[in-house]
Amino acid sequence: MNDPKTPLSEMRERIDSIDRQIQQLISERANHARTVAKVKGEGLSAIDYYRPEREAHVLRMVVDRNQGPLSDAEMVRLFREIMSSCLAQEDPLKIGFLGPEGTFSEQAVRKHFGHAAYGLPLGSIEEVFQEVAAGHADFGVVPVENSGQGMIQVTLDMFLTSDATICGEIELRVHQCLHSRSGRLEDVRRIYAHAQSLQQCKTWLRINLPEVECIAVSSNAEAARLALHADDVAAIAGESAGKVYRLKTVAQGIEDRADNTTRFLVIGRTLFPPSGNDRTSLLVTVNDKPGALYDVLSPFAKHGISLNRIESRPAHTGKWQYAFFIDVSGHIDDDALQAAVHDIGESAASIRVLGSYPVALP
Ligand SMILES: O=C(O)C(=O)C[C@]1(C(=O)O)C=C[C@@H](O)C=C1
Repeated sequence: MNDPKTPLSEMRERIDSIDRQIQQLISERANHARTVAKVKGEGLSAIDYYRPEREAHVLRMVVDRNQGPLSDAEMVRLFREIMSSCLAQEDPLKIGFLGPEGTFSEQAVRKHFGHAAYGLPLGSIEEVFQEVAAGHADFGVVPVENSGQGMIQVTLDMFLTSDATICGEIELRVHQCLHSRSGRLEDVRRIYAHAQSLQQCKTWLRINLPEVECIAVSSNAEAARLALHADDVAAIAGESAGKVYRLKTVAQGIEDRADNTTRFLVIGRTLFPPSGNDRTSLLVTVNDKPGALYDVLSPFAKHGISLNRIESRPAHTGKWQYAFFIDVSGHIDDDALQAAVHDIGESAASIRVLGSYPVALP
């Protein structure tokens, strides 16, 4: 047995004492959050207590204070979980996402809302929009862009036909793994994965498994589920999908680009106040006339607004009419952005504010 006063046991006593303090402070914090909730009103739904702009502000302070040794992302994750539990004391938020369990969309849900939120796995991106519109989910999380593959058009097109608002953005580093029942590379004859994941791992597959048949399926988690049924089948999916379906990992980090990142949007039914570091998404449709795009973009320069992103899609309102998805820095409550939106409205066929939301945290 260890002497109770060895350096190891002393250090553990210090850790125990710190844990007691942390636990006491977490309980104190949770009590304060309850009091804040009471001020907002008794017996409301989870969504009425939720304040994304305040959460973003709290987490930015965490990043500003962080001096290591834990990374900013780790600190943010820990505090996100504390806030998630504080909020769920009232009633957990219900979040729809592209299921089944184990998808990167589910990881994005957990990164943004923590583990105390209730995750609702749904069959398609369209269904996520529908369930949010119907009020069956408080918010939805949908992929919108991958750093290597570009925009996810199904998601953009859903904004053309729905009233969904954008309440947040999440950036998730995507690490792909190859999973199978046996865990042996030499057994693999067929690979299932979502089409995007097959694209993201093209080079690795060409070098390591050139003869193998690759089959696109509806999600990586579905691929993992299929890999359960035969020894010569493997699935490309994230680490968590491999765990959910109890598969062995054949290889990890098989994505071609080391910075492979997917950006997700949080969709909802309302707009939220400024957090201090926000982005605004606009949907603009233009008439087919000379200088139409210039008329849309020049007000941003005139009012000193940074353009982050612009993407065009057929507008669905008539042949050769285009809708532009435009992301800019700032919140729609800012005077400069109000003035720019007013100017664009003078020339465009239509302009809609999809949402103003906190810029993604680490
Ligand atoms: O500040 C609030 O409005 C709170 O309800 C507290 C709190 C928190 O735990 O810090 C909890 C939930 C909200 O989404 C934002 C913040």
